[in-house]
Amino acid sequence: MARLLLVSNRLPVTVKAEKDSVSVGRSAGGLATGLSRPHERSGGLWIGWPGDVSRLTDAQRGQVEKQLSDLRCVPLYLSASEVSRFYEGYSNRVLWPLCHYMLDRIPRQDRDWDAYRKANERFADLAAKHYQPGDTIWVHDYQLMLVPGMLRQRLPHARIGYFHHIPFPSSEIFSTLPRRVELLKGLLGADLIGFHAVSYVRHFSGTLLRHLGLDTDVDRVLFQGREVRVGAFPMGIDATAFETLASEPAVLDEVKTLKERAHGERLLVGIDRLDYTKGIPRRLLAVQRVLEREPSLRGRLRFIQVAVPSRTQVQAYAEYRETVDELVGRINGLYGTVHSTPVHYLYRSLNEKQLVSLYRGADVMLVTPVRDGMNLVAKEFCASRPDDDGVLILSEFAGAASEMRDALLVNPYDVEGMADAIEQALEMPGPERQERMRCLRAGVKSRDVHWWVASFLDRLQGLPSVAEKPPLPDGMTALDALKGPGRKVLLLDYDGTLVGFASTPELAAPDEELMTLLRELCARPDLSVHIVSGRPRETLDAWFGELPMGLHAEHGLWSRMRRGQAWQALPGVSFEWKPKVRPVLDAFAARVTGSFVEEKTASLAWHYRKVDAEFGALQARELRLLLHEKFGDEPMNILPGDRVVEVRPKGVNKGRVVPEILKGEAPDVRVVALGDDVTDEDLFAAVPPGGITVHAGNKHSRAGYRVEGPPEVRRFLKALLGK
Ligand SMILES: Nc1ncnc2c1ncn2[C@@H]1O[C@H](COP(=O)(O)OP(=O)(O)O[C@H]2O[C@H](CO)[C@@H](O)[C@H](O)[C@H]2O)[C@@H](O)[C@H]1O
Ligand SMILES: O=P(O)(O)OC[C@H](O)CO
Repeated sequence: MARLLLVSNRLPVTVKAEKDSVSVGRSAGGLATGLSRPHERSGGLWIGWPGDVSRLTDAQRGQVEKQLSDLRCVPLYLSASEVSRFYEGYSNRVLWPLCHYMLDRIPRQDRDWDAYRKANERFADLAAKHYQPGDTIWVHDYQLMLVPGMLRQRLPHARIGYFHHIPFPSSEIFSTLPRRVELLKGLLGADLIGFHAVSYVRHFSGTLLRHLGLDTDVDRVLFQGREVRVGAFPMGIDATAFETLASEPAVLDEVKTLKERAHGERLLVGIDRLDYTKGIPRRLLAVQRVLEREPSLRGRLRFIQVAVPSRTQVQAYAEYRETVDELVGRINGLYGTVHSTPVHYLYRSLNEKQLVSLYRGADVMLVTPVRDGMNLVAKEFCASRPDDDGVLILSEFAGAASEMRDALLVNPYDVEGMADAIEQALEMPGPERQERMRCLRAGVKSRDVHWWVASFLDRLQGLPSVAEKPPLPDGMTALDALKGPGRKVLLLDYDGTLVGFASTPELAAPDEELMTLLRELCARPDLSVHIVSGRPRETLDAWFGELPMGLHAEHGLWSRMRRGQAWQALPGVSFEWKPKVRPVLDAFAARVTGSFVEEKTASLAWHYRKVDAEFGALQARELRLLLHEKFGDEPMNILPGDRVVEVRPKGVNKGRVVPEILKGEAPDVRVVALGDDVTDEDLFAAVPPGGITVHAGNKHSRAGYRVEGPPEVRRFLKALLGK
């Protein structure tokens, strides 16, 4: 097994300081449990923050380090300022509320980005320092979103995975983040990016398209010449451990005591970190509504809410705690009697035995976050019910809801609806409870944490490594091979290669810098320059007619080899399909605002460059499908391009011009072709051996080299001129 280097903000261990001693114990969380076995087996390391050690003496710190090292944990100590700006600041005041759709909780001005970036750099540096060739690096969660990119710079060939434990919000929400591009690029340093749910994968892909123009093809996206995979890997729990513990005599005794002390009251239970995403106030209100609506249930219900203190230095958490305290007090004031208290509220952490006893003793488990990446409490509850009893009420906004369909799913914003669900749970007949719980348990057991770890790591480790599938070399490195006196033929695509995209084809006219560059290239006696474009003849004539160069319009249907020569069409091309296809494209232009149809002699194009990127890509896919369905037998090709779907006659492609161009040239002439689009792949394919082909962009390409886009293409051409 390859060595595993785990990187997470927190280490999976807790430092426990007693009066005279200090110790380090493994934390109980899902991540720690799930990854402990692969961590031990692989002989790897776990890098992270061991928590606040500022009050430890030097001797105690030494003890901690020794124990951490025995567990193969490498501590990264955060300074007080890092805790306040990186952890509490950017991670928990900006990213946490953002990913949970709570924009109004984000400070108006964020001043902690720099601290976030620097802390991420420290994690990346430490991981890079401990990396050995062959290791797999697995980075965890939103505190470290820049780390994959930083690691990729330091270790270009490493195998890097990233898992996002919280929701990835819709691109509408993510787009509000001033640093959205840096964060997305940071994640794309990984080879595999995992989320809990398919919807988060969809949101992430939409965001990539919107902000980086990267189109995800099912589960892969090309970034800087590398293939990055994305996927849904719903995290599970150590179901067997919970099941075993739930049957231990100590737990059964505790359950018995719990029930006895409840004096026949039905037990509702909530267990959470005290976090404003967990929906505790509305849950309390739902319990209150039940008591209001059903006087017969007063004195017969006991709601035990346990909230573990979390991020107490962040103001929003302190305020949330006050809200919860007040609500608990209000409900107990209203519905408590001298004999009974409806809400039992514990603001503390429980040990495993206490936790499982509550799960095992609950009649109804309330898991009602307003947003949650997954929510492991829901799964722990089910695993702790070998008696196949108890009802789970689960928020539809928890990632777990997509797997746990046999729970009573509720909208956590609908207090009345939650009150209905509580009543339904309390009245649910035994056989239905058992049937639902059996199905829930089966799911939780089969997709447990070991399954989760294995499916993520198998996928990551099964991918070809960057070293096996290296990205295309930088186009600038091809220039060395072009030095020297030999004659060269330069084949240049126009849109997306020589100029960037403009909102209409007319707006992408050549600028003065480009015209000067082209004039200089044409003036070189050792160069023969050709523009091979999808544009119509008239446009190329208007822009470049006066230059001594070859012009090839409509993907090579029309050619003008030299200045002053008449345009010649490729022979034997059929256009009969055009009048049939045009109405379909017109209908799409009418229904997709901002899109339009361009008609050329031979081809038709539906452009969607002004349409919202995500919606445009969806519509383009639909159009292609429809065209294939309706006109599959016509002598035409349907080609997806950069924000365009093009339909053109069969047998016409940019590659067809190459033999014509090379007719008068010596056999040893060097051909240099640059293009960005799928249509340029035909051009590259037609370049004879020894030629240089350069892809300008991020797509899959048969080209030998790659540059980033038009500015780099221009730099390449200037360098060719020796500038
Ligand atoms: N009072 C208490 N005493 C003791 N233990 C308590 C406790 N309250 C909660 N816990 C434990 O803490 C863990 C909480 O995990 P959750 O998945 O519910 O949420 P959390 O937001 O912390 O995790 C983040 O990571 C996980 C894992 O990816 C995602 O499921 C989730 O959506 C995301 O926010 C559970 O293992 C639970 O047993
Ligand atoms: O206590 P924190 O801030 O490290 O957060 C723990 C949560 O599980 C984060 O996903």
